[in-house]
Amino acid sequence: MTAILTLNAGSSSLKFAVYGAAAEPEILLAGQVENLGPVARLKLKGAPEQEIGPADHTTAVRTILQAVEPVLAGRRVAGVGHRIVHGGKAFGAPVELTADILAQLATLVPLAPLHQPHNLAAVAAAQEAFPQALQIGCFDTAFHRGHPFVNDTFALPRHLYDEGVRRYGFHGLSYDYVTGVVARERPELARGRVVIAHLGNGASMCAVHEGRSIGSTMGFSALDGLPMGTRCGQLDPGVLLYLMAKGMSAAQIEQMLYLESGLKGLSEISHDMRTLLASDDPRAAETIDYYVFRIRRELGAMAAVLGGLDAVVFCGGIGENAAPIRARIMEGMEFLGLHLDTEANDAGATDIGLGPTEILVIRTDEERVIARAVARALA
Ligand SMILES: Nc1ncnc2c1ncn2[C@@H]1O[C@H](COP(=O)(O)OP(=O)(O)O)[C@@H](O)[C@H]1O
Ligand SMILES: CC(=O)OP(=O)(O)O
Ligand SMILES: [Mg+2]
Repeated sequence: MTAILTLNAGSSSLKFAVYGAAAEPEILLAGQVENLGPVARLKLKGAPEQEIGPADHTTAVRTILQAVEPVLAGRRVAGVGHRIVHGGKAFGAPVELTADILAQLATLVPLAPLHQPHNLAAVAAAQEAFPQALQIGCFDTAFHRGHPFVNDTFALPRHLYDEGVRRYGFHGLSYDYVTGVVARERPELARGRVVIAHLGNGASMCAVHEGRSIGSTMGFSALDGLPMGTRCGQLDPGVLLYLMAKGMSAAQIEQMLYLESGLKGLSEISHDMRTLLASDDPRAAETIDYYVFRIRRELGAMAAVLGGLDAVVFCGGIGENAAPIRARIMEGMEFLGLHLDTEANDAGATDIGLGPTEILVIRTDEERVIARAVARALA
């Protein structure tokens, strides 16, 4: 018997899953090490969460390899699938992670410093633990590779575009999964105009037409677009010039934009939406106002790009769980055909719209998209 392991290193968590190898892989165990930092937690599906003390991505991989051992008993890990956040210009589909390809992917580290190094470290750890297994990389950027030039470029000197200074878009594994669920469960929407809001610790929105990305809020790096847990989202580049003129180094600016901004930076309270929603501090309320404002603005922009709207889908930790945020986003959106069913929204239902435009909540599953790619590679 063989198994597939998936590793998904996000900015604040390391998610994993073990599957029995089959064309539609059968889940055996899933979980994550979350809240990476001084007090990380290990969560295994169906078990109480455990505090595991300080953990970075490397410790988290070790914890996960221990946690999956009992489930693997008697099974050989035939393939390990990795979420690789950045595939650059070159990678539009899953690939086997050979030494040559890993070297190419390492050159993209500066474009996704919060993710790419951890993704590649997870590959090294998995190669060591399962030297016989096929290692497959699945890219967050791949879903957007066919998007139109106008969403791919900036209005900068053209040689920079040729060099790869482009809008890549991310969260593609999540969009791939959600688009698949929509096509299967709502075939009438499969050819429609859908906006997917992936609202997790990282966040982006994607305009999907006939199942393909035609616009995304994330750009060259995972900083652009919506404000996130600790990332700033869209920013006037003049601010960067101002910070540089003040004497901040590139490394200091990177630290600020990736780790000290977003919900955390603006509220000065927390990066976690749960904490902000529970707080009566006016800074928490202002931060939520800004978060909601930015999402509403992008929703309008995407509806315009799509030439109308057939559905909005929420996913990611906040999109799936925070009913009050979904309600705030939908306030006054009737001009787009969006009428929230408040009861269904509060009850955590999948279908939370009263029509004519659908409003759906779909629990995303990046791991399954990765596992399917590994299964295809093994076949
Ligand atoms: N019930 C909830 N209410 C509000 N926010 C929530 C809730 N549950 C989770 N979240 C938010 O979801 C975020 C994690 O989202 P997730 O998609 O798992 O993150 P990652 O980007 O690390 O994959 C947390 O930081 C938290 O803010
Ligand atoms: C690309 C990105 O922002 O990923 P995550 O949401 O996992 O941090
Ligand atoms: Mg995520």
